Amino acid sequence: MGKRKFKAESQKLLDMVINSIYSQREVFLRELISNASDAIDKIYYKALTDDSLSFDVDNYYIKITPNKEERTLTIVDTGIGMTQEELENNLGVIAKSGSHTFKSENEIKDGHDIIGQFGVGFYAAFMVADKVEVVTKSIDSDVAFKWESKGSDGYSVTEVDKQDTGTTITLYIKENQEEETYDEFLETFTLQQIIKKYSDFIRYPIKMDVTESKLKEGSEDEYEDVIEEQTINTMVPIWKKNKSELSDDDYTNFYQEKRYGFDKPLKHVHINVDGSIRYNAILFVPESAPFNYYTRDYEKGLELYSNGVLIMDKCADLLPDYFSFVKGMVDSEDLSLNISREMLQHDRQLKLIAKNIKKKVKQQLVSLLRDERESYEKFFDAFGQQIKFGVYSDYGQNKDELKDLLLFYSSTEKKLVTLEEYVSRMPEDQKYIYYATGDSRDRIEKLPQTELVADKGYEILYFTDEIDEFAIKMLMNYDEKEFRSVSSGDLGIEEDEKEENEQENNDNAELFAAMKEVLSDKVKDVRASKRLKSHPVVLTADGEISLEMEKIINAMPDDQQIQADKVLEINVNHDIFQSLKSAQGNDDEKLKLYTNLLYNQALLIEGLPINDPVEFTNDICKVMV
Ligand SMILES: Nc1ncnc2c1ncn2[C@@H]1O[C@H](COP(=O)(O)OP(=O)(O)OP(=O)(O)O)[C@@H](O)[C@H]1O
Repeated sequence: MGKRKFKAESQKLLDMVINSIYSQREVFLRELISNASDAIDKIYYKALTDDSLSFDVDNYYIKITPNKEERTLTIVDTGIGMTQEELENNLGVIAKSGSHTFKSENEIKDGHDIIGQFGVGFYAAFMVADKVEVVTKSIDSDVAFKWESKGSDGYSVTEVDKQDTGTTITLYIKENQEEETYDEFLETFTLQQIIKKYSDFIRYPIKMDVTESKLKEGSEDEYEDVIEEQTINTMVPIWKKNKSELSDDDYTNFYQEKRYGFDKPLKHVHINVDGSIRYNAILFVPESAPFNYYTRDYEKGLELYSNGVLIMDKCADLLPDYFSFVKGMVDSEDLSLNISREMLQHDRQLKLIAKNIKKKVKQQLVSLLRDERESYEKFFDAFGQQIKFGVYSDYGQNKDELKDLLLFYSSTEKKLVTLEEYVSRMPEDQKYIYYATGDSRDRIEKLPQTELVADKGYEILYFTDEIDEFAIKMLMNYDEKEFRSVSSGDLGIEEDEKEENEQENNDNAELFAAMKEVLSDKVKDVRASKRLKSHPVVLTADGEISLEMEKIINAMPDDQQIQADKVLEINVNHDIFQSLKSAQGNDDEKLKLYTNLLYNQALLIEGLPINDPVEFTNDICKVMV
């Protein structure tokens, strides 16, 4: 038969397939293997309705053989093959999918195991080959045919000899070019990796001849190279297995084989959904955060499979940011793939799956918290910050979803507690959920601000992560109880103390005004403290911006500078107060000296920088001599 031309538009289309559809050349192998698997599946389906056919699974396989000398790569399958007419129709007309037609003719419901649907995958071969030969014999024909093409110049079909039913595709791999190398597609090891990556769960064995170094028979130290035919793919995906047959170790092995992490997963969940959208998923909560987890380099996402064929390494849309630590995979028959299988056409199905996954992950974390507290604390140690970011980000949209997953260290329990636990212990007269901020538990423990609340016997939550206070401001309250910083102006503690405190402020108004003048714009106010018991001074903040927030925001690289409204609180019961009083009106210099010293001390206690350390040390010397 003479050479025939592709139709004009087909040539353009072919050019597009070769150059524009796929971002990775290696997917050509995925496409050819998927076709081979479809061809075997077709025999299986035919056998279901045709009594003269039997399907013995052991007879069906796909074999991949590279030949470096010839620069060829062959893909053999024992599938259904193609008649001359099918060859013409399927490989001569681009975007005609014989598999798609087969599915409708045989009334195989959409999304069943057969993979092909667009009728373009085959041509991906031309991304790596300058010539492709297809020798095929149909189950319905006694003669075999060879289809041959160098791509854009068309194809020819000739009759050839072939014993067995099935198809052999030979790719003549391109020569290396300056910027592109093709040699890798002749390397057994690379091919094995590509098969594992994309086609690990194809249901039929994908075989290769692999050279292994083995101990020579009868020898104890002499090795020889032995060529062995090996099956490269796993075939039955773990997610299609019955959950009751799988042990924790099976899941852990899968996690490690898939290199989801080098740690052990803390928890896994195996989901089989067979409702309006069908999908299987295995999700893992890792034990520890990857080294780049809290950096921009970390990419969230789950592996996405369509019918066991890998579509995306990291499908980000399947996970909300606050669960970005989750690892695992999703396999669905119902995805609307685009032609390259690299993206999804519309994301309705994906959105449904993502919503479902979000719910499942939350359930897992809640059960971990409830039933395996120690493991949950391990999880929270690694990923708690991410949960807190989740409460804070998107204007607090997800705060209600996440608030019960939060843990904070408690001053009274001396361990991490949930907000629910805190609130359940609150005495009746306690109005607020108290918290104190600082770099570490030790530092907070020593903060003068905590004295009054602690003296009252109230529990204080320690906020040691930078995000804590921001997250809590977004949350605003828990179980209708507002959060209050121990540094806050209004601690909501007993009215009589408040009156007493106002009295002190009135009695000492002149002294405080003089001190405020000394400090000028550094503080908004100087007041008698109601929270200090033993310490002489403390710095607190009025308004929404706390001292901790000022520190954090000012340390950010974007030059955004903010100031909290600082208030210097003086302990009127401390001896130092008498010294201040006697200096007032008698010795202005002394009052100035003491005021500056106390202010700087308060800054130090807060972990804030002193404006002029030299002046501060000179002031101390003045007191000493
Ligand atoms: N190894 C094979 N054995 C039998 N038929 C094949 C083989 N490879 C391809 N075909 C036929 O050629 C058609 C076109 O293949 P091609 O890979 O271009 O598209 P597809 O697999 O149908 O769809 P998709 O683009 O979604 O992969 C297939 O539908 C199938 O009918």
